[in-house]
Amino acid sequence: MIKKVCQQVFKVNNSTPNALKSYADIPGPRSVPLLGSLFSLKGFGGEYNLLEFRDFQDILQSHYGNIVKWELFNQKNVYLYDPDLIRQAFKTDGNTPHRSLLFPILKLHKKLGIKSTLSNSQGERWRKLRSLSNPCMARPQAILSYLPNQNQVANELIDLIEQKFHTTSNSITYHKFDQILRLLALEYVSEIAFDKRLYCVDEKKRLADVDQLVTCINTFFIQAGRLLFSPPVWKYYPTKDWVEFEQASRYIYKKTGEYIHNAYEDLSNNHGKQTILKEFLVRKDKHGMSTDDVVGLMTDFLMAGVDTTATAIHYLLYDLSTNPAIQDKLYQEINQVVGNSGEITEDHLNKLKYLKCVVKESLRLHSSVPANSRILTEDTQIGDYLIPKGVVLVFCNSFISKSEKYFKNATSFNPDRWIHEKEINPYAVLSFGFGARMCIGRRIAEQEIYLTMIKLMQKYRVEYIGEKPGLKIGLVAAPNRPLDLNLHRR
Ligand code: HEM
Repeated sequence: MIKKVCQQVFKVNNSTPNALKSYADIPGPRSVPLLGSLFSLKGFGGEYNLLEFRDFQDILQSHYGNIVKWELFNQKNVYLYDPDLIRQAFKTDGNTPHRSLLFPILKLHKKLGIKSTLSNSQGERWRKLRSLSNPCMARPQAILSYLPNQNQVANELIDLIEQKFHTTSNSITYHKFDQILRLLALEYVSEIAFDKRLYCVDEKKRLADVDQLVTCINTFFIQAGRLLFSPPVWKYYPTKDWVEFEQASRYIYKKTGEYIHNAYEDLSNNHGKQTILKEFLVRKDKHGMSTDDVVGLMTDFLMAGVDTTATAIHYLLYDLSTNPAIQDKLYQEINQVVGNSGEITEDHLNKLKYLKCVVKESLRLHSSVPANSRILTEDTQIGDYLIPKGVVLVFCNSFISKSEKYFKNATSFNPDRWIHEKEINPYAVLSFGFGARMCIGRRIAEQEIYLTMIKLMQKYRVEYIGEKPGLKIGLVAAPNRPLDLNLHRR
């Protein structure tokens, strides 16, 4: 009888034979009222270092298993390290999935008087912003229509590199290529978003403030991560990290505001070309949105689309350099399908199967977003536990995607494993998240990555110089070393 009532009241899995355990039964570090597990943190008498977030997740798993409770102040988190538990968690997503909000960004928005954007809103507001954005940001046909513009941007990258070659030499060393990748990612996304060229990868035409803008976006991600993963002193006192975060953010909002404003002014002169900005402005009223909301959305895309994509390409170049046989195999495929063609088409992309395996494998090994989350909006069964509404479920993607349990020789770079993708548990690699709230820029990012890799591989054999990179602290898990490359003309 009790079990039947439970099944009706809560989201309970019918197959569970025994009574459910409670949230309090979930293993985890000792927690005290109000402070939670503060005394388990380094600097407070404990051993855990939240700033080393990936290691923190892994150590927590090794101490407590695949479902772990972690409380800090009034926030209750449950870390999940098993794809089947994550599958159960996503079942609760519904029409308006709630992802845990990034508190430093919330404070910043409040201070600067900015309304919540897509990545930082919940409920009905999120649903409206998302349904305004989905048709131009997520539909495959819409993304393919951006291909000609993206081709143009990728060609500019090659022109930039070619200028570095001396007439007599067939190899060059390119230092800090990661900065070029961030500029490239900004150009891709701004070109698509509002048909406004910033000429980020053209040294002669590049707008003066673009270098500072990408540096500020990078600082924004690093400091947002540092603030998020440290005790929230910054909520009450402007710490050094907070000051750097706020300064970088102010610059980003000022500059992107200017670009969007200019693009807005130019809309009537853009030769009828369809841009995301134009699309949003036409449809905003139908979705109950204002011009300010549209500006917020565009800024969100510009920011979310730079360090994420640049980091993914950074790791890809590293993986291909350190696995020359795989780089050769990829080149063979590109050569066969695309040859020397300068214009990459939908047909080419459809045929480049190995390229897609290479990209998936690199994202598996180095998920640039190391964990994702959902906030439970009702009491829910996860595994053997009944977890109350309001708890944050944290999905430990980077742990699972490198686990021998789900991937043979898990730490080796083996794109061939994706040839039999159906055999891979779909919840074991969630580089772009899942469901209605998954990354809205996924297809745009993938297309940018494919194009960049095709153009680079067509022209050069890449060779990484330097030591194996470690991880930089931040919202995006990026390498802690600059990308220095030797590029050899083919
Ligand atoms: C390799 C590149 C990228 C990776 C790995 C990545 C990863 C992610 C992940 C894991 C999420 C959370 C999804 C979830 O909660 O289920 C997300 C959300 C988001 N991403 Fe990306 N992303 C990338 C590129 C981009 C690009 C290029 C853009 C914009 C053009 C973008 C815009 C966003 C936005 C706006 C959200 C919030 C969506 C929402 O809350 O509805 N991302 N991304």
